[in-house]
Order: sequence, then structure tokens, then C-alpha cells
Amino acid sequence: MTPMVRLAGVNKHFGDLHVLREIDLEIAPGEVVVVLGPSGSGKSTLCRAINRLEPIDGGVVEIDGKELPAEGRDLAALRSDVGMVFQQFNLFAHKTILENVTLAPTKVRKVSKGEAENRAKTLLDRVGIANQASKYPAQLSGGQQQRVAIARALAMDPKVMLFDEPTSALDPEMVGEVVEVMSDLARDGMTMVVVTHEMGFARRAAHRVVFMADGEIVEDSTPDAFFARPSSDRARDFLGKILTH
Ligand SMILES: Nc1ncnc2c1ncn2[C@@H]1O[C@H](COP(=O)(O)OP(=O)(O)OP(=O)(O)O)[C@@H](O)[C@H]1O
Repeated sequence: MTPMVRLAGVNKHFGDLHVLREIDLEIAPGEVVVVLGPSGSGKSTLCRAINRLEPIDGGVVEIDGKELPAEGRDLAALRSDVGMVFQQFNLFAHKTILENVTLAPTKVRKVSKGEAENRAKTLLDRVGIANQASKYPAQLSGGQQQRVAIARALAMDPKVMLFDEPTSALDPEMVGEVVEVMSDLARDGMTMVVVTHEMGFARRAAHRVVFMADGEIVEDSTPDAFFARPSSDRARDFLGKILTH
């Protein structure tokens, strides 16, 4: 089967810092991969390398069997197969929730306004905020805004969704509602790469845990195996710190 995501020999430096070291990673369609690792280990950079938001120094990135070029029109087209949700929601402040979700499909995909609105309403319903469609981002809670950000990414009908610490900027009581939307997506068969500190999500929703340290994938296993028997000292240290935190 063609992997939905394939990274082969991916390297990235920031100056002298070798942030991604010969990363090889294949993710099957429908697989949910949680990326864990200490601060600075390269998790965000890995995520951003997958849609080439971060230029890489060498290696190959393929989405559904197609190589993402470094730049150009093909990159824009292929990148829209990859939805991304960040720690900060970055919604357009002066546009309504509905407009936030319809903007990219109408501008980039040239979908008609009516069709984009119908789809946006379905997506807003799916993330539980259909009744907020005419409001502006500032009128919503952080958790609601993050759910809009997820709906906005889904509006482009991506093949893969990347989540980079999507709950880190939220008040604790809002984390659950965002995790629930992500868990629903996982159950629906979306291919997902998720950088998160939510160990509950990792245990319940992930098919795989990838543990990074110093720009390398040190462990790649099931959540059960990883949490019960991490095989490296670095993973044991990491788990010791976060689980006693
Ligand atoms: N634009 C940049 N310029 C220079 N160095 C950078 C840049 N972005 C990241 N780095 C460095 O690269 C390393 C990896 O960063 P990255 O954000 O990928 O790690 P991370 O595992 O996601 O960390 P965290 O858990 O703290 O978010 C860090 O040492 C970071 O300081």
C-alpha cells in the first residue's frame, strides 16, 4: 500500500544545529501518530517538514505517493492535501467564523460560495459550533476557536492532518473539547500526526507513538508498548518527568 506520508533521509539544520537527522518515517492511510519528545527535540520541525512549511536540507517528502517539491505551483497544490492546526489558532479576526472556514476553499480551490458555505456548516456542526457561525473569533472561547481552526483545515479536504500542540495554549477546562474533536477525526480514519502533551490522547487514539530526541526518531512503537516499556533511557527519562509532573 502507498504510504500516506513518507519521509526518507530528511535532514534539517538551523545554522550549526542539526535539528532533523536522516529522518525516515512512513505513515499508512488512516494511521494516527503521536510525536513525543523533550523540548527542542525537533517535533515541530518534523511536523513543518511534512508540509514543507520548513524548507529541508535534504531528503524526500511524499504525500500519498507524490513528492512535495521545494517550491512552486505543485507545492501549493500538494500542500493543500495537508491540513495543519497550530498551538495558536490564528483565525482572521475581522471575518466571521463561517467566513474563516469558507475563505480558502473559495479562494484557493475556486469552490462556489454556496457550496463552500454548505460544507462549512457541516464541518462546524461536526466540531460542535454550528450555532456560532455568524460570530467573530474574539466572541468565542479558546477551545471554540481551536475547533474552528480544525474545521477550517478540514474545509480543504486534506488527506493528512498535522496538529502541533493544539491544546497547549488553552485553559485546562477547554482541552477536553478539542481532544474530543481530534479523537472523532481519528476514529473516522483521518491520517494524523499529532505533537501533543496530552498523554490520554496518545494512549487512547494513537496507533503509534514516535519518540524523538536530538533530531532523531529514537522509538517508534504502539502506545501500549511505549508507555509500559520504553526501550531507551531517554524515553524512560522523558516519561518519568511528564508522568510525575
Ligand atoms: N527558526 C529557527 N531558527 C533557529 N533555530 C530554530 C528555529 N526553529 C527551531 N529551532 C531550534 O531547533 C530545535 C528544534 O526545535 P523544535 O521546535 O522542532 O523542537 P520541539 O521538539 O518542537 O520543541 P518544543 O517541545 O519546545 O516545542 C530547537 O533547538 C529550536 O531552538
